[in-house]
Amino acid sequence: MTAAISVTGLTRRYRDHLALDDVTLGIDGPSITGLLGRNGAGKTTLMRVIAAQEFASAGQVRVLGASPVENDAVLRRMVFIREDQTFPDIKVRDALAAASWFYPNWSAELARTLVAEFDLPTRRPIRKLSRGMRSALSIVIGLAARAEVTLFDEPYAGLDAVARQLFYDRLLAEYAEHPRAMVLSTHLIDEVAGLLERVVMIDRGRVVLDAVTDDLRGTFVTVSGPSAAVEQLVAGRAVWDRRALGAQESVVVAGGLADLDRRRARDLRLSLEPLSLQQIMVHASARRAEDAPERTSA
Ligand SMILES: Nc1ncnc2c1ncn2[C@@H]1O[C@H](COP(=O)(O)OP(=O)(O)OP(=O)(O)O)[C@@H](O)[C@H]1O
Repeated sequence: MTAAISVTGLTRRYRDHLALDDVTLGIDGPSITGLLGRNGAGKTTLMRVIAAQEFASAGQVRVLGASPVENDAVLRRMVFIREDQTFPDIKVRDALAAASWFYPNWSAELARTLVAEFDLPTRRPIRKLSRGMRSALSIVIGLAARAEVTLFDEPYAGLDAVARQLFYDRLLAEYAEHPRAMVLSTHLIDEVAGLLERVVMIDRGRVVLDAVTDDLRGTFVTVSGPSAAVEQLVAGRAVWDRRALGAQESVVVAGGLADLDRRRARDLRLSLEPLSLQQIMVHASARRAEDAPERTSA
C-alpha cells in the first residue's frame, strides 16, 4: 500500500537555525495522529514542508507516493489548515465554492451541515468574521474537503470550548465514516488525547517520541512515597524524573510496571500515578534539553 505520508531524513535549516533536524516519519494509512511539541518545536514547519509550502533543505517527502512539490494531483488530495489561516477578500460562500472546485472529494452536504452547526454567515465577507468564525470556516473546509491527507495545524485560534468540542466530534465522526490520514498539531494535548491513535512528539526539530497512544498508557508512571521505599521499587529502572521533598520522593519511571511490581508498591504503601500525554511531553522535552542543550546547524 502507498503510504499517505513518508518523510525521510528531513532537515529544514533557516540560516544557522535547524527548524527540522533529520526527521523520519511514516503515516501509512488512515489514522488520527497528534503532532505535539513546544512552541518553536518545528510542527508547523514539518506540516508546511509536507504540504509543499516550504522547501526541505535535505531529505525526502512523499505524499500518497509522490513528491507534493508543484504536484497538482497530490495537492488536490491533501488539505492543510493552518492556525490563523489567511483568505483573500471574499465572502464565506465564495471561499466554500472555491474549495468545492479544488477538492475532488468535496462534500457539499457536509459543508452545509457544518456551516449551520458553527453558525457561519455565508454572505459575510471573511474579513468581517471574528477570529473564531474564521477558524470555524477553515475547519469546515478542512473536513468537507474529505482529502486523503488532512493536516490541521492548531486550527482553533479563538474558538470557544463548545466550538472546539464540536470540531472534535465532527472530526471523529468524519474519520469513522471516511477514514483518512489526519494529522492534528496541538498544544491542547489533554483535550484531544482521546482522539489520537498515535502521537508524534517533536522537540527542537527532532522526533523524540513516536508511539501508538494505547501503547503509551501505563508506560510512564509516577511512583511516590517514602524515599527509601520508592528507591527500592525503582532500582534498576529507567528514571525520567526524580523529585524529593523531605523524606518523601516522587520518581517518574519509564517502561511500565508489571503486576508483581504493582503488588510490591501496594505493600510498600507507595502511590502509583500514570502520566497523562501532556505530562509525557513535558518530561520528553526536558530529557531532550538535558541531552542536547544547543541546536544550531554545523
Ligand atoms: N521562515 C522562517 N525563518 C526563520 N526561522 C523560521 C522560519 N519559520 C520557522 N522558523 C523557526 O523554526 C522553528 C520552528 O518553527 P515552527 O513554526 O515550525 O514551530 P511550531 O512547533 O509550529 O511552534 P508553535 O507551536 O509555536 O506554532 C522556530 O524556531 C521558528 O522561529
